[in-house]
Amino acid sequence: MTALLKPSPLNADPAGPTPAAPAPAAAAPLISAESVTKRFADGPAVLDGVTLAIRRGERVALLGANGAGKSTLLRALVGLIPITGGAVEILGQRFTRQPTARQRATLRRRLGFVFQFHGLVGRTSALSNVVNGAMGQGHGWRSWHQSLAPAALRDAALEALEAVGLADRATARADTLSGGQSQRVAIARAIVHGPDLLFADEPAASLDPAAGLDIMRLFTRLAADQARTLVYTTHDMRHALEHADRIVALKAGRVVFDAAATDLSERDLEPIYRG
Ligand SMILES: Nc1ncnc2c1ncn2[C@@H]1O[C@H](COP(=O)(O)OP(=O)(O)OP(=O)(O)O)[C@@H](O)[C@H]1O
Repeated sequence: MTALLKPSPLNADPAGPTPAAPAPAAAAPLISAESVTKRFADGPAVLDGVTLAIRRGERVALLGANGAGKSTLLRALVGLIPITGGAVEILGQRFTRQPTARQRATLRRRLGFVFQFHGLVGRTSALSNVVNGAMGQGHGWRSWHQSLAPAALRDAALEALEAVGLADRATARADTLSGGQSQRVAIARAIVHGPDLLFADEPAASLDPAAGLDIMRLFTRLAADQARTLVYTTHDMRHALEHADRIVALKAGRVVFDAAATDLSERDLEPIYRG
């Protein structure tokens, strides 16, 4: 590995990389994409024959230049957008164009998704935002106030806030939280129902370097604690190298690199990002 990719003493993570949860050797993949293509309307293929298998407990960073198709792939894998060709199997649910309503409900129960912008409801408490996640029904009127939520849901939401280190801010209005704290609430919202699988689309991109690193450490810990599978996109090489055990790189909608994080060299990176 080259100097560029080695963490310098200035940016080295003192906690060191967290070992990935071991994946059973013969286990079927938790996620598989078979020749997945995606076009928006009559546009060019944004995903162009993506084939990929991710096993339980793996932590996978998706890399690639702007527009390479990373977010589109994340959304396609979880059925948030319909695919144009190929097939996806995720958490035992196989679909071609898009998941059925029943499959969608199963996926919602078993996976958590964190976006770059946390999307919290600012004028309600951190706790209410997490409770809304647990109810899986958006921001319906019943869940606008935490006192209306069933006790079990509030307990689960508090536990999730505890897991992200924010139990003491549970009653704070979301719009009074810092960017890093807001992202923690978004993560609590994504894990409150105990998902097997966590997806995150540039979860640290809008945060300062310290807050971003905290968020990545949190993801790593949450994944390791429960042997959860973690798939995230990032433009930060350090976040990829230190918090994933596998790197998948896309270029113009195709997989151009797929190997252990320790195998990524500067020579691999150059063509990934070259125009
Ligand atoms: N809803 C949409 N309608 C039309 N084109 C879209 C849509 N969403 C994404 N695209 C196009 O798909 C391509 C891939 O976008 P995508 O967001 O997946 O890339 P990315 O690798 O995540 O990029 P970035 O790192 O900038 O977030 C881009 O050309 C983008 O303009």
